[in-house]
Amino acid sequence: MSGQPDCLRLEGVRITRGGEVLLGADFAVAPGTATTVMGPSGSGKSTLLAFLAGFLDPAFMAEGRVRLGDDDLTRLPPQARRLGLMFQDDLLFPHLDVAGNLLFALPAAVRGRAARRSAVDAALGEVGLEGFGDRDPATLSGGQRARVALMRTLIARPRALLLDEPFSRLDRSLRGQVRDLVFGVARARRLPVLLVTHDEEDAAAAGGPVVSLRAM
Ligand SMILES: Nc1ncnc2c1ncn2[C@@H]1O[C@H](COP(=O)(O)OP(=O)(O)OP(=O)(O)O)[C@@H](O)[C@H]1O
Repeated sequence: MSGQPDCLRLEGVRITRGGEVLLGADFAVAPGTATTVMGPSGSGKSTLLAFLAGFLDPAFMAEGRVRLGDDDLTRLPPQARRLGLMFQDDLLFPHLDVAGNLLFALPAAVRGRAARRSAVDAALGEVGLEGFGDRDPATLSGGQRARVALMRTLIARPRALLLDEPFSRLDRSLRGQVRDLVFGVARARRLPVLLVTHDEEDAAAAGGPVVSLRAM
């Protein structure tokens, strides 16, 4: 890794199923900016994210390249791509406390109990959840869960964020807050963000270009 912020590039991407073209995509997401992918149900938004993340279902064929900075991710396994994913469900592990959820995502390169615990405490502090490490995720509010989920994604030090409707389960007021937090952190860390949403307000808050997929 160069240490420079990375641009995420989709070059000549074409995804087909059974010989039929589902979608084509050719665009770049600059560091610290968010591009929104919109389109009707079934147009391939989640499929495009799955392709980028490296777990496209074998029912599909894909051509084209995914680049991040100077690296070609196209043939790398998902874990080697270093992409941070957030979905509609936060998928916190219910059998681990909040700290355990973050420790699980913390890179193994952070060694030693004290160093690992202090990385977790710093992450919780960054989103105003100091002292929440021992809490069972089931006892958190929706907004607190969303903040833990964000930090669990970020503590892995991703090079880009892929977001699939991550705010849609939050109520209106909370939605705005969590959204601002996610885009604010992404801007501060100079991460390129690709957001899939049906929501015009999410797209406006993302602040970047909108890529529309058509129903095929
Ligand atoms: N594993 C699969 N095998 C075959 N077809 C699939 C598979 N997964 C998705 N599809 C089909 O591929 C198309 C694109 O699906 P995808 O989930 O990417 O759409 P989407 O735009 O994310 O939709 P939504 O907005 O409803 O979430 C749909 O027609 C869907 O039925």
